[in-house]
Amino acid sequence: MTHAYGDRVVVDDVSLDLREHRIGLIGANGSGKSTLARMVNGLIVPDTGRVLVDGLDTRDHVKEIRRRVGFVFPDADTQIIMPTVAEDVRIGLRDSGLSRDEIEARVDEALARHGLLEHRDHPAHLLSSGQKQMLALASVLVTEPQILVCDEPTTLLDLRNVRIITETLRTLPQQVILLTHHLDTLSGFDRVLVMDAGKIVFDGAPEDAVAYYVALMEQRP
Ligand SMILES: Nc1ncnc2c1ncn2[C@@H]1O[C@H](COP(=O)(O)OP(=O)(O)OP(=O)(O)O)[C@@H](O)[C@H]1O
Repeated sequence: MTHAYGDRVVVDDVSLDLREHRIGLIGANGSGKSTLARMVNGLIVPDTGRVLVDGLDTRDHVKEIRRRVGFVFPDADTQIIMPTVAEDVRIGLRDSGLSRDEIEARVDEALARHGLLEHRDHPAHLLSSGQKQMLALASVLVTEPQILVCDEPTTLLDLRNVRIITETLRTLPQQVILLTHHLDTLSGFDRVLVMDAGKIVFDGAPEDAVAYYVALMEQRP
């Protein structure tokens, strides 16, 4: 598939079958990673070619695909939509069919797991940047998506929270597609793709992919 913004091609004839449990996507700024990742949940539909999730075309089945594919954005402020921390997690469960008590239990569990329980009833906009990233992840995970796409979820985090998120992503039962500039978070991943100028230029084990990417960057002026 291919995608261009105007006449600028940013995903250039990419063909991928993503079946591994934990997949990393790395590459220079502007190489097309976010554009490619947004295609997985139908936020962006390719100009040519198609994207299938569980056999469903993102062009025709956006609603079902959004339920299956959770997406964590790099900027948590755009993702947090409710006034308080608990409300932001709870909103994802509104159509879940769970009872009120079950919902509250799930909300508290998600907040506790992401170190946010003590901020339960605080205004979400008063959280620190890193806590907002944790909240964005909690709000997506509480909906139990089958696939989780995370676009740089650790950018603003301190070391402890990077470890918490990395460990969370490593141990999740669902498929994870992680875009990151924190290369060490990819250790133990099943497959890492390197993107450059809209193309997948390497596809393999994490250590090999990171070495390829580092060498690629060292060639740049
Ligand atoms: N909505 C848009 N309209 C026009 N150009 C865009 C749009 N979104 C992205 N681009 C351009 O497409 C190119 C690829 O962007 P993309 O966000 O996919 O890269 P990336 O690899 O995720 O970068 P980063 O590591 O900086 O997040 C960039 O040059 C960017 O400026």
